[in-house]
Amino acid sequence: MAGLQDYLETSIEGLAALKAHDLSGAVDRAVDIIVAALGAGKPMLVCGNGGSAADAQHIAGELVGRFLRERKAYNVIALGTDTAVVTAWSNDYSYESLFARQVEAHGSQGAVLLAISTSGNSKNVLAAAEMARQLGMTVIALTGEGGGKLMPLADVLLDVPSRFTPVIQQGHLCLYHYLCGAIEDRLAGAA
Ligand SMILES: O=C(CO)[C@@H](O)[C@H](O)[C@H](O)[C@H](O)COP(=O)(O)O
Ligand SMILES: [Zn+2]
Repeated sequence: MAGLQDYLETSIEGLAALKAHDLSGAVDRAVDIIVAALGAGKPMLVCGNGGSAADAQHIAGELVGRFLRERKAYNVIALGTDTAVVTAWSNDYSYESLFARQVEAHGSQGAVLLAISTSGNSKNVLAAAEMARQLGMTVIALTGEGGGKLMPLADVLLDVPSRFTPVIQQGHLCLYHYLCGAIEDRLAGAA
């Protein structure tokens, strides 16, 4: 790892590339979809592995609790957080099918899956997206450049134009903080 200043420079370049990529239209579509689902009482399920599992929990924390506004709770669930479910299903069947099983449990037509994968190729995330589509849910994907195998399974692709996992995750953080603010503004009636 080079010095901190170099890492910050790499990070700034990553965010500059994301800005130039201009996902405004795709983000607006994602906000419309999520607002329609949450406004109708349908859940948004969020999944990912490793840092993206932490991101899924971060997003649920913002939307079940609060981001910047006092308002009612929204129906947002981070998958992979229930130790008994995770260990039972992964031990008895497969880790690959865990998120799909949780989507089957909590999803339904009109609900949303927010699938997070920097590679776009994690098998359990792909299986979750396939299950969501089978159930008539909308799939929004947060990925790295191009979206990998998740791209064709996504109704809305939010891809950070990088192949460096930490920089992609830093781009995801900006995208989902923006999404949380826009969702809260719309559902709380301010914008
Ligand atoms: O946070 C990091 C790397 O920055 C890692 O924990 C990373 O999330 C894990 O290796 C994941 O398993 C990567 O999966 P994915 O993003 O390719 O779906
Ligand atoms: Zn990380």
